[in-house]
Amino acid sequence: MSILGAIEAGGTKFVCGIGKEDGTVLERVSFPTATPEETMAQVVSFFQNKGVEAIGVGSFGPIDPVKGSPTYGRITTTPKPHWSNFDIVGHLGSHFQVPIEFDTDVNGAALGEYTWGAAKGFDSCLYITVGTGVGAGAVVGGELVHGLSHPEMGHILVRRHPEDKFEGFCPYHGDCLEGVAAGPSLSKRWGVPGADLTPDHPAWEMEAYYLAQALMNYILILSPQKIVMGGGVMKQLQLFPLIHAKLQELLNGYVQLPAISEQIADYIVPPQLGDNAGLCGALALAKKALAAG
Ligand SMILES: Nc1ncnc2c1ncn2[C@@H]1O[C@H](COP(=O)(O)OP(=O)(O)OP(=O)(O)O)[C@@H](O)[C@H]1O
Ligand SMILES: [Zn+2]
Repeated sequence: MSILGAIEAGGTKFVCGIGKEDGTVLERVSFPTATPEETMAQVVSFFQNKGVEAIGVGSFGPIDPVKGSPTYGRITTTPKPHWSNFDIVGHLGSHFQVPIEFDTDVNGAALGEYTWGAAKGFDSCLYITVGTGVGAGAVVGGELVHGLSHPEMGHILVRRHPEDKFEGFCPYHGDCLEGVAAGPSLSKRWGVPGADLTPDHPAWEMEAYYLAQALMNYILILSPQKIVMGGGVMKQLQLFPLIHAKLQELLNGYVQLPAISEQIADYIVPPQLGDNAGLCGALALAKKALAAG
């Protein structure tokens, strides 16, 4: 079995790993995201002499994942200092002459759960992360969803909760989904980090109200066969039943499928790959690179 390289390129930290085509992770390291020069030097030294036959990169964005585009392989307009327009694929390619697959972290995670995790055996799935930001990736008909670029499903518009006085923190849209539901919105709205709010705090009902609206929109547009919800905020497992109930209330019987009625607890689930969802996502991208040659 081939040895694959996986890079989960996050805005806060990079996780690099060595794995196999069956999804096994053999080795992993993590370091804080510094300047591209410093960080990429650590990445290159980790993979040196490991004999990787392909590399997958699941990256924070926005990125250009469209092959053939003049800016393919770059992190594009990020406000993160020094990383804007950084050619991550070009840099890796100058050190390792192997196929490289580059996509968003959430598209990677969707592919990982589809290949080895909660969505194994299905044709489609959606992966949403609720962390420092909100993002989602999707597999439809066995393929990752791309278009002009990649979807930006974290920034959709949602109806305001009637009791929510918080203006939202998205620098572009204020109260888009990310602006009202990502981890920092919890601490800004309630004065304490989400991890310190008790499970019965009203924050969770409000959080579920926003996330259920997002899921309703994704279901109506993409009709995914499985929805996987990860990221720091989703460690609050009490959110799952709240989201299930809100979603059913919002759909109001319009989409009548077992997945959305009696089987909803199996339809909207935490990542089966657990805390390895991101790294396994990058590994799935490496597997794709290997297959494409
Ligand atoms: N147990 C928890 N309960 C609620 N919120 C949490 C919990 N753990 C982390 N968070 C929140 O999640 C956010 C961090 O998300 P995560 O751990 O997914 O990291 P990240 O990878 O930086 O996020 P992103 O995926 O957006 O890049 C922070 O805002 C933090 O307050
Ligand atoms: Zn936004």
